[in-house]
Amino acid sequence: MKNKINFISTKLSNLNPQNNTHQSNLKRQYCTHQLEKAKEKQSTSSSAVSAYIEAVRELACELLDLLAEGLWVPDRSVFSRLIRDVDSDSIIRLNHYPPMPMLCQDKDSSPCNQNKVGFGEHSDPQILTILRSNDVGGLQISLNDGAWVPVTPDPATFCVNVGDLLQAMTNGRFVSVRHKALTNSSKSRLSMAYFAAPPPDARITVPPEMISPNKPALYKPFTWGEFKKAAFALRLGDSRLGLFRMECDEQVA
Ligand SMILES: O=C(O)CCC(=O)C(=O)O
Ligand SMILES: [Fe+2]
Repeated sequence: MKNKINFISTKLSNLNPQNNTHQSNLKRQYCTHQLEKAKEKQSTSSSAVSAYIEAVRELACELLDLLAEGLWVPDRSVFSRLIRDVDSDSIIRLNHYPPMPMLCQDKDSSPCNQNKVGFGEHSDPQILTILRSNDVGGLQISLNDGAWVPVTPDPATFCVNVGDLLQAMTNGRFVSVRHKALTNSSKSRLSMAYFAAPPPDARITVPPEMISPNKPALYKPFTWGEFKKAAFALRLGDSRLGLFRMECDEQVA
């Protein structure tokens, strides 16, 4: 969209001011009209995106407040406060998986029946992910036993992923989900993920009520900025929380 507007404005500025014929005026009016239309479209779509982001942020905050309440943490906004912060590092990602022909297991087996991986196995590093997709399947989550379970696509529902930070902030009570997305052989998959994250310098700690001699702290305190830096140095599928795990002799109640 940005390119489109740039293209039109470049054209406008390329009009020769010397050439003041009727035709050039018409062209100028047409281009101005196109530019106004494009600007209007851009502001409609950017306000739709802003409204969507605000709505999913509110949803993430409500879920986190309920979760804190369920964990008997007296300060129920202990998690959501990080997302409401003006410096929150939350982002939105749009994924497009064009149709891809299926893979064959080996060249003698037919028909080919394996969907190609569009987004490799990983857990989301942030606190919570609010994910929506079109009606094309592809998302799979990994169970404890390593089995992959497909998530039924439904454009009218949200899929909520626990991220690595929530695992750390709940001292392992909530576990970040490993997931991947496969491509479809004939249809495009579209997904939109809102990743709720704290400000880069926020310290990721566990509410004190969740630590006891029976449940010592599992992770060392760290900032989201430090965690992101560590994550970028690893591969997509690597477990990042392991880097911040307390050694047994360091665990404090
Ligand atoms: O497209 C999907 O369903 C998954 C996308 C995803 O896991 C991500 O963007 O982190
Ligand atoms: Fe993800």
